[in-house]
Amino acid sequence: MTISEYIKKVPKAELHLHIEGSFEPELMFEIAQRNKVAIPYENVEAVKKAYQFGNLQDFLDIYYAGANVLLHEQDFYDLTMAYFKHCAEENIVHAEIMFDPQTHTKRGVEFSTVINGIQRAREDAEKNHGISSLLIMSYLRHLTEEDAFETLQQSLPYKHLIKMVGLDSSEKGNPPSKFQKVFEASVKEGYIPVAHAGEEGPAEYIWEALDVLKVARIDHGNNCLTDSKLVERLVAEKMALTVCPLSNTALRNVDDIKNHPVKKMLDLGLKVTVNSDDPAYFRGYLTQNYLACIEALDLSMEEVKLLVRNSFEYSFLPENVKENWISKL
Ligand SMILES: Nc1ncnc2[nH]cnc12
Ligand SMILES: [Zn+2]
Repeated sequence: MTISEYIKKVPKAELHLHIEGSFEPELMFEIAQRNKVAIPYENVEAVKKAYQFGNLQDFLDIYYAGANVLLHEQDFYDLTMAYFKHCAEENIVHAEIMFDPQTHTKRGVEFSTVINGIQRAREDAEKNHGISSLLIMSYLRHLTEEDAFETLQQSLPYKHLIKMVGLDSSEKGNPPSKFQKVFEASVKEGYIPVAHAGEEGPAEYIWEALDVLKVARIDHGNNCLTDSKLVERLVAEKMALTVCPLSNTALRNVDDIKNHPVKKMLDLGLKVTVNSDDPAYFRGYLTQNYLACIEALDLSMEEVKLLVRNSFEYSFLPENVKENWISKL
């Protein structure tokens, strides 16, 4: 079996996926029409053309605009179910999914509307496709900590449905330390902390995510490579990084996939996983991210197997479930 055939068929987990970033233009148009919400594009082709980004903020502006059409529980169900259908096609058997409540509550959509739609899709995906999932409630870092506290409060009736809290949106100028108190409060409520760090921001933000937010996993983390002491620590602590190759090239954090550091990160002993981030915007779901790296970086079968194994090992699945999947690789 070739490496490409292997990665298409093998059971995989995805640990870094924004559900709002899986919003395909076709579904966006369908929901916009259903909800009678105007969108600034004439057709699906025009939307796809607009997906050219110079940096993270360029992308975020378009990503938040796209989410504006999501109003009802059924919209969140359809969005989430569309992602799970991709999972079923690619043999993604477990997904740890981020959602951004503030993107919706800021527009007057209730927290309950968002989570009930997502939850119903999770249940159907488990029942109909055998796909397990966990939810990461992500705070938007361009907003205030007080705002994040409000979101934490709104989440409490649904605590049993949410496993982790995360931190995303505009990184530069919004260091992890801005959210120290709300992360402490979130951990007290039983949520596991993770955070985007070192995507566009400096290595210093990764130190803060570790020392101040006490995260159990780093989302992206690429910029650790500028700081050898930090790399040493991440390796020593077996701290997983959820790396997103096609996101990095789409947002110009890496100039060419041929220069992507994922192989180097593996060589250094970092606990790397491969993920899609916002697949509808970056033109590639999980398998495509693996294939791009296999082709451009000439990854070996051993390296690819390690990446897949890491996707289960550094998930937040129960240990026995992890082991069961790993035994099948
Ligand atoms: N790649 C990314 N970085 C930060 N925030 C995000 N929200 C959705 N995708 C993101
Ligand atoms: Zn992300």
